[in-house]
Amino acid sequence: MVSPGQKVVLITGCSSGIGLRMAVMLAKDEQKRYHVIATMRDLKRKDKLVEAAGDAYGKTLSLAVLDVCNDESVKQCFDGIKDRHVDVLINNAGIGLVGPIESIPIEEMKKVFETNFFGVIRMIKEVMPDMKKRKGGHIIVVSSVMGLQGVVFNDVYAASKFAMEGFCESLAVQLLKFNVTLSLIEPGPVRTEFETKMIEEVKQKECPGADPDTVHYFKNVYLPSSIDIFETLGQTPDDIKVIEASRPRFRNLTNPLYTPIVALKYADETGGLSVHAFYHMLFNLGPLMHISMTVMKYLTCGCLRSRTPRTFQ
Ligand SMILES: NC(=O)C1=CN([C@@H]2O[C@H](COP(=O)(O)OP(=O)(O)OC[C@H]3O[C@@H](n4cnc5c(N)ncnc54)[C@H](OP(=O)(O)O)[C@@H]3O)[C@@H](O)[C@H]2O)C=CC1
Ligand SMILES: CC1=C(/C=C/C(C)=C/C=C/C(C)=C/C=O)C(C)(C)CCC1
Repeated sequence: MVSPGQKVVLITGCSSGIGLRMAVMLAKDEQKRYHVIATMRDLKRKDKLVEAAGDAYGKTLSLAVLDVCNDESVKQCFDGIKDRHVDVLINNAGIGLVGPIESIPIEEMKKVFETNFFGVIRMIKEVMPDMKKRKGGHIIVVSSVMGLQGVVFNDVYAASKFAMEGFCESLAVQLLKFNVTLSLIEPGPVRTEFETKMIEEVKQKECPGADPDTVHYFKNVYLPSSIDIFETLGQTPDDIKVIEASRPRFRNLTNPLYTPIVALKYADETGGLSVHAFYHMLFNLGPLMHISMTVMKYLTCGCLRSRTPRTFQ
């Protein structure tokens, strides 16, 4: 039951990771400002969320089935909501994909766009007309630093997030006219099942179709560096906070340690700086990258962390 004055918040992909923690954080709000509809495509995966929600489950948090890739599932979920009224939509559901493109079937690439791009659009199309009519609402999209800066061997995942960024930059202007806010969250690496699934997948991947050198660079150079980066720069899902603010920002980078990596792009309009810096970090620094990232972490954590807000909405 939604109490008077409470905002209805619908979140996608709440069976694990960032979606799960956001759902719990908002449902446990001390002032009980939110009623959270935590959705997932398979309710058999609800136990972790229910346990973490504790007393809030059944009070400020309810569950619903929703597969962002399925029109019927999205429609059914909204039909089950009183007056189909949602104040805040958090588009969190997403999947990763790494590896040499020679070894990835187009169908697998399409699945990434189906989830990370069309899945979000499907959700926005469902809430937007009502929000525009009511002249109010907030749509949040969990993008990524890879929506701003590509990373080697993440070509298709980064493309799906770049697509989302272009879509949101365009739509935000129209929505502002209707007093509807659109914001992007751009986390760097976050230690969730996203990482463990990636490592598991890579272990099983034979990379058919890719030449031995490429497979070597992927498995023996990129993968250890990527694991290192999760270790040194990685945040936890609890660091990705969603707090009510009167004027939500459009862009919200959550990880100040990753900001200099994204900033390289804006420091050189030719794009050469980031391409060559990443090449150097990956192929020349190798294990030294671990040391330099660790040093950067300790040098910057004090000053940068306090300057970059990580709470928003
Ligand atoms: N972890 C990271 O390093 C980063 C993650 N992100 C983004 O954050 C978001 C959440 O990822 P994170 O929590 O880390 O990863 P998780 O893998 O832990 O969570 C992803 C969630 O999305 C759900 N999901 C996948 N496909 C669908 C679908 N078709 N319909 C509904 N739900 C679906 C998964 O459900 P199921 O259990 O059914 O698979 C799961 O609940 C993603 O958009 C990701 O791109 C951004 C930057 C960094
Ligand atoms: C290997 C490598 C890098 C890897 C970055 C990674 C692995 C980022 C992961 C981001 C995630 C997981 C975002 C999710 O949406 C850098 C730092 C660019 C430097 C060059 C070498």
